[in-house]
Amino acid sequence: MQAQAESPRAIYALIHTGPAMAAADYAPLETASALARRCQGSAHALLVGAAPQAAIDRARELGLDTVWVVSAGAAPEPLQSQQLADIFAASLAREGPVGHAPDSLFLVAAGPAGEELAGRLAARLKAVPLGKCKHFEFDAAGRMSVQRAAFGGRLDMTLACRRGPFVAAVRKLDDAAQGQPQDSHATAVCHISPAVPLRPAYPASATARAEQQASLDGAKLVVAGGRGMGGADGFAALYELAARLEGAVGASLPAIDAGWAPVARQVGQSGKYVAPEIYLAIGISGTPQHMAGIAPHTRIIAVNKDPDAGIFQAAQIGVVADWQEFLPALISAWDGAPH
Ligand SMILES: Cc1cc2nc3c(=O)[nH]c(=O)nc-3n(C[C@H](O)[C@H](O)[C@H](O)COP(=O)(O)OP(=O)(O)OC[C@H]3O[C@@H](n4cnc5c(N)ncnc54)[C@H](O)[C@@H]3O)c2cc1C
Repeated sequence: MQAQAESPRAIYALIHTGPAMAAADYAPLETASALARRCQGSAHALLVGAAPQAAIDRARELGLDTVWVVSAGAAPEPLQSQQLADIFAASLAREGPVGHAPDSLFLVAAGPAGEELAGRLAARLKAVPLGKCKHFEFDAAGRMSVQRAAFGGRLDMTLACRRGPFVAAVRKLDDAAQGQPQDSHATAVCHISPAVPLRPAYPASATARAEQQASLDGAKLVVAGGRGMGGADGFAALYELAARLEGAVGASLPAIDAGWAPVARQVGQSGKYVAPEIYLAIGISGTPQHMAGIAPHTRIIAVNKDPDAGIFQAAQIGVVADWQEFLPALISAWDGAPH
């Protein structure tokens, strides 16, 4: 296989600027900027959706080379992943060096929708799908390797990426230098409207969530429970505590499977990725599949009756206790304290 990068690597952040954006949706921009600096390549963004301005501003702050904005008329919301993949692929074929740059790297935001989009895009671009990547390295010759989890998070593997192009799903990189604004760089913003015949959307309907509790998305504090909560009563106590602390309730997969909390509250590899300041984990053993859903910078407080529970290794504060004693005591101490 060919190993040598012949021209500066082009890195593309592909973003669906839909009606409801979360901070994590901009991760491809930050990653593209950081990686381009590391490999002395170029960073570009392609935005599709009705609300591109925040992404344009962020791309300018990060000093991306080019931002292509697909005009809103070309992409009426709601867009499904197969339609997004068509629009991205057509726009790249028109504006980008697809097919001419075997080492190009296309980045989408990690998450269920992003990972589906990544697979569809890889098929359309005849690119190598790298999956959800945590870490990127470039050697002196410009060759890239990526690190990603495998076997349900049980091990990390490093992929030597020889001949692309490549598509990767990314979260915010755990790299201190990423996301730093660049001052001396003018970003070219181009508006384009590639005529793409949109394939019909799959029939889909949205049901409003009955839950009125604080959402996990963007929560600064998460109070999460696992199998050790023993039942819905245990989760009722978690909701009580979360309401007092203005936090959101999260849950491990077994707690979701048991019906103690709705599926939207699952944290972990096959659930949500959360990045609160504090994660209070109660009755959770701390398996890699659960921990994969918690950002590296989050501080963990673990409550578990087993002093050998694995979660204590990841926790900044560990409390060996039965939650049935600990939680009521904590709630009553909170209620008795001046606020
Ligand atoms: C492909 C794949 C994807 C997965 N995705 C996810 C995912 O997204 N999220 C996820 O969470 N899991 C996921 N899992 C499941 C994962 O492997 C574990 O089974 C799960 O994380 C364990 O959940 P838990 O910690 O709640 O339960 P357990 O491992 O059973 O731990 C329960 C803990 O509660 C403690 N405890 C019991 N009673 C009390 C008490 N009274 N007071 C205090 N502590 C008590 C116990 O000591 C124990 O440590 C996935 C698995 C696979 C194979």
